[in-house]
Amino acid sequence: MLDFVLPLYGHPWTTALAVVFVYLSVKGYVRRRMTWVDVPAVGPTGILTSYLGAIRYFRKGDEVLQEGYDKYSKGGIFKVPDFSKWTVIVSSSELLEELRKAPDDQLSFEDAMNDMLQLEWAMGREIIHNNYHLPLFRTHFTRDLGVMYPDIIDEIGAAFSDRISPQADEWISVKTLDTMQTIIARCANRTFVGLPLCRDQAFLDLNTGYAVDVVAGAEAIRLFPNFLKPLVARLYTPAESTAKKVTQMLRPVIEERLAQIKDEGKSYVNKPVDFLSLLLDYAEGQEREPENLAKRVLSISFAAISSTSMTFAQVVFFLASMPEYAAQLREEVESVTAEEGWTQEALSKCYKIDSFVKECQRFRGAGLTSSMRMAVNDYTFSNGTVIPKGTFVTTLSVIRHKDPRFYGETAKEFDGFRFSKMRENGESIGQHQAVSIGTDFLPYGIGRHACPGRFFAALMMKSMLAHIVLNYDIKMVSGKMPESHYLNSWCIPDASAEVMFRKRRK
Ligand code: HEM
Repeated sequence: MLDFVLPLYGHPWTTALAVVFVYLSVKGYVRRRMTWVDVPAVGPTGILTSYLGAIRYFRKGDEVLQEGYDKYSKGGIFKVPDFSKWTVIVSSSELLEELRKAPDDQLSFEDAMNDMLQLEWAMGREIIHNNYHLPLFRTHFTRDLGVMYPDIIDEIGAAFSDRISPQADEWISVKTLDTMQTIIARCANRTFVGLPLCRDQAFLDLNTGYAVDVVAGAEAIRLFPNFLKPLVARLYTPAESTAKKVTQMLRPVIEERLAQIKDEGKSYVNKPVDFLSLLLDYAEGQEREPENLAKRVLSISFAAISSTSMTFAQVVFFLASMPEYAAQLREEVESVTAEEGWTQEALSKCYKIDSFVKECQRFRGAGLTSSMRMAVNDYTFSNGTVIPKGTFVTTLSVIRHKDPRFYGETAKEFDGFRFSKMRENGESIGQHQAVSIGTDFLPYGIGRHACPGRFFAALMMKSMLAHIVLNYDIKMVSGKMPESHYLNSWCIPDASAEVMFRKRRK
């Protein structure tokens, strides 16, 4: 052993590693001290022992958060450790209400995202300091969903036939997460940039890869002091080179559209209704350059694709492991579309489809926490708890959804028609839709930053579910619901889990 270790002593790499280790340890220690909040902690709190808690939280986030909820629900607030900081979890309705109402200059969504994803460096300063595309997305894009719906349906049909096309009576087995991600990326990009790019596999791979690039890049960038971050981002993160490749692919489309605007004005004949057209309507100055437009498209794809794919993979798992739901869902879609055809309006009458998607999210969403905020300055909750500047505060989703106080005796059971029954019983109809948000349904967050893409996400997922029940019989290869992996607060569907598809028997 000594023979191996001694030559490393004094070696430049050993010294560099030792410096990095000391730097990270001191940085981690300082941040943890600064974000120390006087509320109960899940697990040990010592300088070193709390790292054991961080390891447990990293590997078994579901257990740690459940333990905090069970033990400390009376006080309504607790904290969990990760490797670089403490995160405060508010679990009572009163404190959650305060989190919802807190203004951005006190508890900030943007600061939390920038810190978590190192956005300024991983995606670029412009995205952070001028997010003109967000209001466009919230208002115009969502309003145009009805106009885009025939395209959405067309893309879903084409994508399913390309990816899942069993012959006659044959059962084929499909890697669910990956397949649903491709279908969702196609469908989303049909509304972001249109045909033919939305079907270009290289373009889709760059799109879906971008999320991984940004998240992995953020982890690397975070390790360095601020003055080195731009350099690390340029040298290390693949996000920048992905953005360049996407720009190359988008450039001809953008140039063609710009030429048409120049010749015929903003409302040129056959102008596509999609997100890129919206950007071209409103982008000014430098923002009209293809590379900047490409980054806007990528940033919306980043928000849209992995969250919807992880959520919808679970929907498919639930359906495949509980085939008893298929017949009723099918009957509903057939009777509504027979009368009205495939329209957004018709889909809104499919209460059971809506309910099934919502129940899957209630029971097992993409994340265990929701509405992450960072204290801009010291912030004090009404119970006297002081949240120091720079501390993360969030709340629980799935664990809260399974509390009988909010969903009664059956809160811990899966009931695909829970919400359609409530709507049929006339219980405040608006509140029980898949897109409704509130303190008892938190997958899309809450307050002024609640997900603006939820109308689109729900529309895609409901249309895809309807497409599946109309066209296929499905079942789990394993016969049972796959387990998810819990990394910190993330709930990651089992990427290896396969579902069997067969052409529907009439
Ligand atoms: C099932 C799928 C989705 C889930 C579970 C989800 C969840 C969320 C959550 C939890 C937030 C933060 C809310 C908060 O902190 O209060 C958020 C924000 C956001 N989401 Fe989604 N989302 C989904 C799909 C989408 C889609 C399809 C898009 C776009 C097409 C999108 C665009 C956004 C944007 C732009 C924000 C940031 C809002 C802001 O800056 O105020 N999301 N989403």
